[in-house]
Amino acid sequence: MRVEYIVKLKGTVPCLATHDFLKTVKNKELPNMDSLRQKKKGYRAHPIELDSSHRNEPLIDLRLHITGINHYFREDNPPYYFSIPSAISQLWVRETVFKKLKRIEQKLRKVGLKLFVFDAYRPVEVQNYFHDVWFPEYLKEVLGHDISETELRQEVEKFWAKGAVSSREVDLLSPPPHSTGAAVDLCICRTNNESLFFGGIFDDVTESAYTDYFEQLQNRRRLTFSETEALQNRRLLYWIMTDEGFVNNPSEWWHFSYGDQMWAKLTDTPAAIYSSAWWLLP
Ligand SMILES: C[C@@H](N)C(=O)N[C@H](C)C(=O)O
Ligand SMILES: [Zn+2]
Repeated sequence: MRVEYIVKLKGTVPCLATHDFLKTVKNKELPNMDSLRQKKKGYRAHPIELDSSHRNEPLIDLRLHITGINHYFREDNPPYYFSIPSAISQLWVRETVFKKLKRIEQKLRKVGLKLFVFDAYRPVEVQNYFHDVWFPEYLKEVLGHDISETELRQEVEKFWAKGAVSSREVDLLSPPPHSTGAAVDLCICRTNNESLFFGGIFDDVTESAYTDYFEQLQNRRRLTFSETEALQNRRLLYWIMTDEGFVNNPSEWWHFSYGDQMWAKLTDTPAAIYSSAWWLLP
């Protein structure tokens, strides 16, 4: 009773109901993600309904309504620290995806939080750079230059999806996820732009990026305070996004999508509803 009274006076102190909401989602365990990582395999061959009513759905620049900075466009973008060639400043997503994110944003605002978006529509040239150049070069340094091409590709594709010839020339039945306007990379921050702690930076493409990394770690040993915080914030992001129909890439805590091939494969939907969105760009 006393807390509710204070809320009415100041309006900034979270009320009992919001405490309950955060407590509930932060304590809700994530599903088994080893099986989801298995299920995800081969998602680029999953059917796409090319004549779906969503085919022409416009792209909206998220930045008009939701906080975000295109991570590949900016220069202060660890671990790269340079603007990736062909990167764009906009954060384009399909209209349906945008509406879902807006509803999530409204829920978060009620508890003093908001979304922060790192990337959305991604030019294929940026995808190709990471898949064909940046990450293979990094892996060769780490794993040794004598690694076979097949092994290298397998390692790369744990985290970076195969690209296409160019943004204009995409196989419409197998588009890179971020070329569809259906995929988004994001986290949650406080309304003062301070990020919640997720236990690693965006694009830390090691196993610590697995959404359930801390869930698995806690089965092996007691978590530190920081690790517990990361575990709970990943749960919050996961549940608030999936509650709106998004699917999480189980290998990356920050990657969610609605309507693309990964979404269809993981939700047992017979066909994805979005293919490449290149021709919809203004
Ligand atoms: C690594 C990350 N930023 C990413 O986008 N990965 C997914 C799988 C992709 O390449 O589409
Ligand atoms: Zn992503």
